[in-house]
Amino acid sequence: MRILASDPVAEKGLNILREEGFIVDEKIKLSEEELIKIIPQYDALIVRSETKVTARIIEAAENLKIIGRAGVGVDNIDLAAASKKGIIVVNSPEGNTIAAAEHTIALMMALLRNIPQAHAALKAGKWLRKEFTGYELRGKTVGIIGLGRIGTAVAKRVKAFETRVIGYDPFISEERAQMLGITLMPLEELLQNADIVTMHLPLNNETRNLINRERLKLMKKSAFIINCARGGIIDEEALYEALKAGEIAGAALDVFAKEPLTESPLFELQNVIVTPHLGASTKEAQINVAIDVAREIANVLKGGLAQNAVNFPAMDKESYQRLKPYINLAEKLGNFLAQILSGGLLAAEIVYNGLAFKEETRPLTLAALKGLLDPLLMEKVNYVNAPVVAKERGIKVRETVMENGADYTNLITLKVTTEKGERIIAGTLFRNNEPRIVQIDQYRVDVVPEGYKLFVPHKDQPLMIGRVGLILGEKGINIAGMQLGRLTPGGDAVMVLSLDHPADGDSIKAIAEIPGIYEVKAVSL
Ligand SMILES: NC(=O)c1ccc[n+]([C@@H]2O[C@H](COP(=O)([O-])OP(=O)(O)OC[C@H]3O[C@@H](n4cnc5c(N)ncnc54)[C@H](O)[C@@H]3O)[C@@H](O)[C@H]2O)c1
Ligand SMILES: O=C(O)CC[C@@H](O)C(=O)O
Repeated sequence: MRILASDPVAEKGLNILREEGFIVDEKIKLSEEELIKIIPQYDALIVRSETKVTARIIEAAENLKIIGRAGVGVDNIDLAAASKKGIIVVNSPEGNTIAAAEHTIALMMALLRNIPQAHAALKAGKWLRKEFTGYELRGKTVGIIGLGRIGTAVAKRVKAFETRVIGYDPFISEERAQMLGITLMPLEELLQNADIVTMHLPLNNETRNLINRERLKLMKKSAFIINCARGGIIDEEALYEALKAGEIAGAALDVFAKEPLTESPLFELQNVIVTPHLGASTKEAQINVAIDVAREIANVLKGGLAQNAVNFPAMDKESYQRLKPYINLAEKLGNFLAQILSGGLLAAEIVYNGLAFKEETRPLTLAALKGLLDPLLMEKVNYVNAPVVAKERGIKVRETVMENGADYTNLITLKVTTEKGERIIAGTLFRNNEPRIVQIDQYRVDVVPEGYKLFVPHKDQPLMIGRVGLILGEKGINIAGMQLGRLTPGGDAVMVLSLDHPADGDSIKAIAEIPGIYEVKAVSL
């Protein structure tokens, strides 16, 4: 099998692959067109941050089984396209943590003490001392945005400088922050209070331009900002304006919205110091990430499971084919439940009944969690980060596997506890590949988990269906199907309507006002 390294990757890593019998080609600085031409020959691709693995490249990658990112950020890889094509994407999340944290500290000190500017002046023959009077780090408040691996490593290090550390990360718990000695606060409050703000979060649709014009205005005039995470998290134009207008004191940037970048208005400002994406560029980190990613690739190409897949639970092809319909079902169950929940999520239990789940349930649990958490959170939740996100939010996840014990041959039941109570959903496959929701709360139903639904618990009494139908009908919303479930005649009941179009807010409100309707939830699957 052939492996292509399209960015410079440490030989120690590539040699692991050669020793395993793989053919490894190193071809760097290829254009998209060049990559498209050669990619069909390869079973694996190794990249750092320079190669942009676009949908077009992935589309052409007929034999590609795995993309290995020698580093953390996978924003240079089109994950959706890779997932769609069944290509596993792995990264090496730990190998460069210290390198990036130390680079952040180096930038922080250089920024506070004007080291690059003083260095350049002296080499140009100017002995300037007064002009380069700096600031001490001791006693300052450091605001860390993103408290993952690098953010917490930075926190530990700046604490040694006798600083106060404040942090913003919507996905870590108060307890964890307390353990790290970091005071958590909302983003706006952090920006108002920090003397130095440093970014350590991924770039995604939610974090693009997170630090925009308005947020820069919240910072102290004396404050410094550092970005050693990803370009695009700080709006570069707004940053330029803020620095030029003296709204903040200075910036240190290792990463840029467009890379490589050799010209920028920011480079002309005296109070900006820059490095060309060097955060991970230490000998140690490059060896670490190359070894980690090489081991992953060798393992996956030999049919093993990936440890750091970012886009899919890793499984051999056979198990994947067998479990795929259950993976989809589990995700839909989670997704449905997420859309009818209220109150903060405390716990999720997934119960598997039946022989289909004897060997492997992990991918199903990840799928159920992804389905459950993704609609509830800002961040994109995937199969890999779902358990981490759940853990960080203090959501207890339990998995129970039973060979039998239910009314169906194979049944997945998801029970969720929120601050407001418990909700249950269960599903199965009819004829082995037709997914059905067969239980919601205490009601037995038979619902195809697809399309637009209205979930309407109500009192079992005449006219309920008619009045709901009338409201939707008057709005031109066609009811494609309806399922009813009830406990006892005249007691509690539920209707699950399948709609051709999503119900609008006014119709939902009108239905909720019908006497005897307990709640109305719109669900889109
Ligand atoms: N400059 C470099 O060469 C270099 C080197 C390594 C990593 N990085 C980048 O550093 C970043 C952090 O890496 P890491 O290993 O610490 O990742 P990580 O996944 O361990 O941590 C990221 C943290 O960001 C938090 N987060 C996500 N969305 C957020 C939001 N909207 N607001 C606040 N916090 C949010 C997550 O909860 C998580 O705790 C990544 O973007 C990575 O690509 C850059
Ligand atoms: O490959 C590099 O040098 C950069 C890596 C870094 O940005 C990362 O996200 O791990």
